[in-house]
Amino acid sequence: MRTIGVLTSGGDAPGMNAAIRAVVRMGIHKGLRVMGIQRGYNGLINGEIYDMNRATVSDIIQRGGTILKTARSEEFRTEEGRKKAYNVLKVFGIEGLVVIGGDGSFTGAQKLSQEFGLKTIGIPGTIDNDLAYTDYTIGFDTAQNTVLDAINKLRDTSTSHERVSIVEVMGRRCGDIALYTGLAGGSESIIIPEEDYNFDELCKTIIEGKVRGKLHNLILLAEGVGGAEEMAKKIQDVTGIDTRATVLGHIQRGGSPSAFDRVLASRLGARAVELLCEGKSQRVVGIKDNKIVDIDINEALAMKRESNRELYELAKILSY
Ligand SMILES: Nc1ncnc2c1ncn2[C@@H]1O[C@H](COP(=O)(O)OP(=O)(O)O)[C@@H](O)[C@H]1O
Ligand SMILES: O=P(O)(O)OC[C@H]1O[C@](O)(COP(=O)(O)O)[C@@H](O)[C@@H]1O
Repeated sequence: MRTIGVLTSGGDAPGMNAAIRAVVRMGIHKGLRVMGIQRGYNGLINGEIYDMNRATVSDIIQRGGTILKTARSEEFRTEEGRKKAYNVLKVFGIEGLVVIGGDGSFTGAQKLSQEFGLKTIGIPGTIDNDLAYTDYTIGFDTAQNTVLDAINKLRDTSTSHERVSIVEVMGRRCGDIALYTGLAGGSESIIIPEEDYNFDELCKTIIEGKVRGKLHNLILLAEGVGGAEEMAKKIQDVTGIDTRATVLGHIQRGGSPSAFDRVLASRLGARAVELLCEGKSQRVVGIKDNKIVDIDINEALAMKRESNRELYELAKILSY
């Protein structure tokens, strides 16, 4: 292996830059030429590729977003698009590809390997924490802290006005952002796609809380369940308590990465390069019990993700 490429794909996530930096610097350390592919699979198809060196990744470890830019590429979902992408890789002499993204991006990498025999390694970069094979994905920790900051502020105004506050957070079909920040932010209720919830029970909890003297009521709602505005109206109608909805949106994807995300990204980026140097392919790297691990990409994508029931039950007990 002489030349490798690196790209970021899907939604951006804080810590992606730290991962790019690690791939580039470990690659150079191993004597490889490292090429940066811009705008995800779209940029690959269009040949938006440049040589990276130690300097091109300086001063980025602390920055949110991704210096390589990212995209969701429809063309790459087609066989024709992937053929174009592979031809571009051949022209640039790229023999191994590191893909930083979520399960969609991994599926794209898997197809490049299966269809053309390209060596690929995936690094989990998404705020959603929705990949079953790894305890954490890059960006999840920073997103949690961003949400927590917002929750703390919402708690102030919710308390002053004695209102119910519903906070809708990202995560696609995964409820981890809502679950972890609901626990860490001391919210009264957490509504996530992985757990059933009963609207009457929710209203009962709100009324009981008010009777017991709770000054605020925070509800963490995962976007996979969604409908914060509508839910706020319904709660207000049933409980008679003023209720407001806040949809945090893309603010959750930005910002300087936390120490945890920077360390995780650095470890995963370095390991991805080591794997390519060992001749490995179709593997994804992750973290289990604070150890960096790698598993087969097909296995990783087939794994069913289980929500952390223990945390959910704990949050319920502690919020009472
Ligand atoms: N089934 C698929 N086949 C080929 N490419 C795919 C497939 N699914 C996703 N991709 C590629 O990966 C990109 C990122 O996937 P997406 O699901 O948007 O984000 P993430 O990687 O964060 O899950 C897509 O825009 C597409 O180019
Ligand atoms: O920015 P977009 O394209 O609207 O996508 C929003 C989605 O991206 C995310 O922020 C991150 O998702 P991915 O990392 O899977 O791309 C989701 O939480 C959210 O549903």
